[in-house]
Amino acid sequence: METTNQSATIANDALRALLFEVSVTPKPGLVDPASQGPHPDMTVFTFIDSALSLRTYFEQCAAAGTTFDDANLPALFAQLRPIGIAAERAMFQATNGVNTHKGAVFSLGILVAASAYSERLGLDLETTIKGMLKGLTTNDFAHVGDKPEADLTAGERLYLRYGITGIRGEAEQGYPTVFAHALPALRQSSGTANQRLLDTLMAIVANSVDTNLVKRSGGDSHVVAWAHEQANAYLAAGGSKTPTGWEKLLELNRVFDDRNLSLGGSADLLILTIFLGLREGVLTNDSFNF
Ligand SMILES: CC(C)(COP(=O)(O)OP(=O)(O)OC[C@H]1O[C@@H](n2cnc3c(N)ncnc32)[C@H](O[C@H]2O[C@H](COP(=O)(O)OP(=O)(O)OP(=O)(O)O)[C@@H](O)[C@H]2O)[C@@H]1O)[C@@H](O)C(=O)NCCC(=O)NCCS
Ligand SMILES: Nc1ncnc2[nH]cnc12
Repeated sequence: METTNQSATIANDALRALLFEVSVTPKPGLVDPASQGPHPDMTVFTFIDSALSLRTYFEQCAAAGTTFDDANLPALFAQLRPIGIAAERAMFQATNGVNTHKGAVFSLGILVAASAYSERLGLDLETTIKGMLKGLTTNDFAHVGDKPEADLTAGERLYLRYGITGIRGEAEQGYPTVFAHALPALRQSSGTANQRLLDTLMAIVANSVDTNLVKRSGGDSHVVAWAHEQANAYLAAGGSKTPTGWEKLLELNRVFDDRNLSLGGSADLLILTIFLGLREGVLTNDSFNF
């Protein structure tokens, strides 16, 4: 495929991933077309506006990966950070200050650039990502203890308080939740796209530490283990295609709403998995029927 054309397709798949994720329903702890979940400040329309505000950003990330001509991969990541900060600003402008896709700006931007680079050179994607993000956690958290408490981000606060490295740790390790759990789950899944993506989301919840969940629980040290148990119970019941699995899913939707718990970080990992599924052709329109 001609490189400029490939770069445009990669950027388009990033946008598709954002729009597909928010369309999946009924997602516990998240916004979808039928429910705001525990997010009174966002609806599916906020997510559509947010996604469209990021089009130029993904084109820039794809272009960066397509034109990068150096073996020093951290330099490719360094190119993304300033455009990522500008993209975050565009997102907040499109949503009137609501955080819809902050995690996705960071992680999907990385995956888009890494995919453009790896696909062009025929390299392994995970190796490229790990190369780009070498030292990320150490560098980002190096001076965090010197920051005034009021200036700390949620991720920085959780790191200082509990040593949780959050999305940065997941990213630096090459997104193991995505590559070792979520993508295999998506590949093996069957049914409609909605059913397959619900099961993939719950495979993510069963295997990750979602700092958004931890933050919303007020730092409850059991909340991650509890979420793992719930997701595993849903998967053991057969997931979205069985009546028991579906009942469990509806129950989880109620519980997450009642407890005001969010799975925002898991949604971001689902976005990444959808993007990779689209790139490798495991999510095709023959499963798009409802
Ligand atoms: C490294 C950054 C991601 C910044 O990190 P930061 O320290 O600012 O924030 P974190 O809290 O660590 O996380 C940022 C977002 O990442 C998502 N996330 C969290 N855990 C995971 C995970 N395990 N896997 C994947 N993604 C994860 C999460 O996004 C989701 O949550 C959103 C809602 O979040 P928030 O508004 O905080 O929570 P609410 O409870 O809803 O709000 P309140 O009611 O409290 O107001 C949801 O929509 C998801 O998107 C985190 O938000 C990166 O941004 C960075 O480097 N920033 C610096 C600038 C930069 O360089 N940017 C460009 C990078 S290319
Ligand atoms: N559907 C969703 N609901 C809430 N936060 C999210 N972050 C990414 N997708 C999300």
